[in-house]
Amino acid sequence: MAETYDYIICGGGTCGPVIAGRLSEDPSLKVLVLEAGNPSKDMDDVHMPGAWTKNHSGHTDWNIVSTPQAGLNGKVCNLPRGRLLGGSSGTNGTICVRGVKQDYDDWGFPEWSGDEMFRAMKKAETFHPKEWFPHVEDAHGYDGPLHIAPALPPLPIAERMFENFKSKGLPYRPDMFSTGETPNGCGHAMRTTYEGRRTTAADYITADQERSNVTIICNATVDKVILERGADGTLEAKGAEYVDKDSNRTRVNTSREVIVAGGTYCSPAILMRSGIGPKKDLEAVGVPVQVDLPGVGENLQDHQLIFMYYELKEADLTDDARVNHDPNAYENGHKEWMEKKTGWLANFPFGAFGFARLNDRLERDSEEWRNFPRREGRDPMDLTETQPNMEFFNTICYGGPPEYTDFPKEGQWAFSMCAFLCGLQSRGEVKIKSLDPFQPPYVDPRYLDDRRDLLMMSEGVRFANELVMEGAGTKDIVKGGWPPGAEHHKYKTNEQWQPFVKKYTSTSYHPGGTCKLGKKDDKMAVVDQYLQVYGVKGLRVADCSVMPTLHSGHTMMPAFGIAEKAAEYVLQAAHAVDLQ
Ligand SMILES: Cc1cc2nc3c(=O)[nH]c(=O)nc-3n(C[C@H](O)[C@H](O)[C@H](O)COP(=O)(O)OP(=O)(O)OC[C@H]3O[C@@H](n4cnc5c(N)ncnc54)[C@H](O)[C@@H]3O)c2cc1C
Repeated sequence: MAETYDYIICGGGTCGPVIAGRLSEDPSLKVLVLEAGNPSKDMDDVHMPGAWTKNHSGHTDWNIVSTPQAGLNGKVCNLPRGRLLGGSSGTNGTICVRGVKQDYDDWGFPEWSGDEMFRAMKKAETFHPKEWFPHVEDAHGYDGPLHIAPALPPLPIAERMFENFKSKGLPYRPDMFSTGETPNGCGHAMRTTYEGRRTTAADYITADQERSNVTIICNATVDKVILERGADGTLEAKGAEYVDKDSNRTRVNTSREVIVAGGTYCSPAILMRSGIGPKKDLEAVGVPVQVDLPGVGENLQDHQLIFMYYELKEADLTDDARVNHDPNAYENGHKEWMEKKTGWLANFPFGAFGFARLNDRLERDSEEWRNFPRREGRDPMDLTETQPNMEFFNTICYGGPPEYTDFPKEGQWAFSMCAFLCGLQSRGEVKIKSLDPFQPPYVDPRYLDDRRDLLMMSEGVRFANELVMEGAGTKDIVKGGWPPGAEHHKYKTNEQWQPFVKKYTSTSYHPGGTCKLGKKDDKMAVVDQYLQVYGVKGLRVADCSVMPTLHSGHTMMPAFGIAEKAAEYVLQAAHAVDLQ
């Protein structure tokens, strides 16, 4: 006999545990979380923020690889996604950049306005002030399960980067990434790290937040949502079927709702295996069509990110001595973290952050740019003057994704400038390759597919290079590009940067959009403003896949906001039913 729960949450990543935690505050509700990965409680590499790349393959990851990307000269990109309780909030960079309010206003619903999303993001947060950091009191929450604090006081290379930003027209507004009001400036990105330890979404339902009305089943890969058609023809979610690691199948029933929270790549896959999606794609893999929803898996967006490296002439400005010169860096860092929760692994190694509007530069220099159509009051990326075109940040030593392996040796010091594109115009897709729930989905992000993305990315790296080579903080201490022999520090024009951009652009780990929120008359919309799947009763999607467009920032904080709001809508519906 199948167990019955009020709510079944498919995916115990970032959004899933938030929703479970909030729903279970009502002790009368019985909640089930099904997570494909393992519990994360004993994984040190999850709790040490600096160990993030250790989780980007193997059993803690979905091991998704993109299709060859035409915009990147045919390159394939690894697309890490956390597969563990806490999901990508346990494997990410801990950076909290919430975007600007206009990003959410652009979603087109009063329920999802900038003010609403910033309220919901604050609800998740307990902010821990630091004496050295002038935070904006109102911008933060103080009683949520997610512990957020500024990173460690900046290393000299981060201070130098702030000098660069300021000298190049980006004023210093220390807490700008929490207020959502500055499209052009520099400041500090808060972190989901407190006292040297990462805090994840799993904290909503584990340790001191554990509740007897939440059941968590790990190693439970959801195959599909069980749908049944009632006598009046309404299609309704009645439960879910999952497969454990020994391939046993189990059905669980719901008396109220199923909430899919598998993330941008896996939520559309769960819907498609359940018969919800574009008819032709479902038929191609032999799934009987329950709802022909053409938007499922479409509209994939991912901020395109690039790392550009530089070598310094001077010692002691970066953290290279501890991170790259020490042959036992990981062992020593781990030991210090175990004993004191300090050391290089207690911090995600990024320094100063900036937003910039660069539209004017392209308007000035590029005829192609000037010829792109635009809406009134918007640039060709469809952004207003209140939204940034690019985000910039620097690493505090040589480091980055695992493919970068030119580690400096003793006597060498390097860092990177990172640039990512806001308002991107390229759109990709996710599909399932088969009915096997363990097979990673087909993912084609179509990076740099749209010319506007290539032009703005190239302008972004051109500006980033000017920051480093001409900015007041580093112009006298940079030797040139890294690794030795690199010439990129000499490039001057947008055209010169384009081949570099095509070669080195990759994922920013921020996919969204594949089950997009939209109005009923939008045939590509998958969920309505309450995150209910069109055409099915009792089924919602709540994770980054619902974002119709990506905000300008990093996607973890909006994930928390989306989940907090999803829980509010689910509870409102529950109370309305109970009143009846
Ligand atoms: C390497 C990396 C670095 C990043 N850095 C940052 C950063 O510094 N700052 C920032 O803001 N954002 C960052 N992000 C992005 C951010 O972490 C994510 O956008 C956000 O956490 C996504 O939340 P989600 O709930 O949509 O998906 P996820 O957190 O990925 O959760 C989905 C969950 O569903 C589970 N699941 C999927 N399919 C099934 C199934 N069939 N059955 C059962 N369970 C299933 C998964 O295992 C996972 O636990 C990063 C992401 C990564 C991967």
